[in-house]
Amino acid sequence: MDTMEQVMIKAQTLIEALPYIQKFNNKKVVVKYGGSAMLDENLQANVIKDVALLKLIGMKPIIVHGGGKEISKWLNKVGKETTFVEGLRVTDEETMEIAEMVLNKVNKHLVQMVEQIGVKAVGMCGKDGATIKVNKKMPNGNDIGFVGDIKEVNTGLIDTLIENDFIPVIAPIGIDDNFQTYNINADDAACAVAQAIGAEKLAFLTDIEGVYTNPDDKDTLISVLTLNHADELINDGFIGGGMLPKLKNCIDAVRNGVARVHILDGRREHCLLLEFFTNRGIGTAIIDNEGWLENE
Ligand SMILES: Nc1ncnc2c1ncn2[C@@H]1O[C@H](COP(=O)(O)OP(=O)(O)O)[C@@H](O)[C@H]1O
Ligand SMILES: CC(=O)N[C@@H](CCC(=O)OP(=O)(O)O)C(=O)O
Repeated sequence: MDTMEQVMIKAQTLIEALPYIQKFNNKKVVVKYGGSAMLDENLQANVIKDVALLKLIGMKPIIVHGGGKEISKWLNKVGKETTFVEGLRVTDEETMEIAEMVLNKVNKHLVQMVEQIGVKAVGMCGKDGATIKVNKKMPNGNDIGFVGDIKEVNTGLIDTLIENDFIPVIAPIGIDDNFQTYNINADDAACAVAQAIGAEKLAFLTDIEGVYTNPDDKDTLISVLTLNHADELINDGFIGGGMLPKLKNCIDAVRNGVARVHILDGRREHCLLLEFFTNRGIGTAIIDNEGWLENE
């Protein structure tokens, strides 16, 4: 049993959360869940519990998930090579088929975990309700197959689910005008969904503490990053790998009205709760140049 001191600490934590619970009441928040943080069952359960809690205390969370590592695993099982161009998977017809199968499997697994907590969830992808319409993406003129560049998000289905008390769980698959299926980078999907539904907050759960000026030096973690500084870091080559599309998406989201955009370490237990409900905040917050930081 807890000591009196431990009980008081718990009470303090709840009191600290109060203003944030009020501020985000009824607000839409998008959680992008992907990367290595998805591979560990225990971490997955914690992330899902956190999202369920956001829902139960009055927010309207939406999960947009990835599953890149799981897709690579299954491509590997069938002996298929996988390559990336600028962080995007080169997607031929067979890769598309496998990616869709794997993402749907991941999708239903997440839905099941939410439902097991007693919260309602519905899994969908961008094809359902023609939610995510795409054109073919050609990074620097390169043909990388069925990779989608999002041109519009129709929010009807997502809104209907939210209004009916479900957590929408969205897989990053889209469709073009000819009903061809496309693979979409999950960060792109999360960013586009957050903008389209007018989310108050967008949190990317990833496999690193946040944005570093030098990822090999833990002391260079940036906790607050303005748009100007983010542009500078990108232009000066400080941002590489999968962080590049992620940070570009963060910039895009802030420029298009998502007030609070965060990159969080999904390997850290309950990182969402720490970010949402404590004065300290964690990870990297991306803010506009005049912006101020909620959690400070
Ligand atoms: N400056 C940087 N700060 C943080 N991470 C960086 C930076 N440059 C490159 N990275 C890499 O980006 C990775 C995160 O992107 P990614 O693996 O695509 O995440 P996810 O799979 O969660 O979408 C980190 O693990 C890190 O290796
Ligand atoms: C076009 C493209 O690259 N699509 C991604 C979709 C999954 C994803 O983005 O997953 P994470 O967020 O876990 O990396 C892929 O095939 O890996």
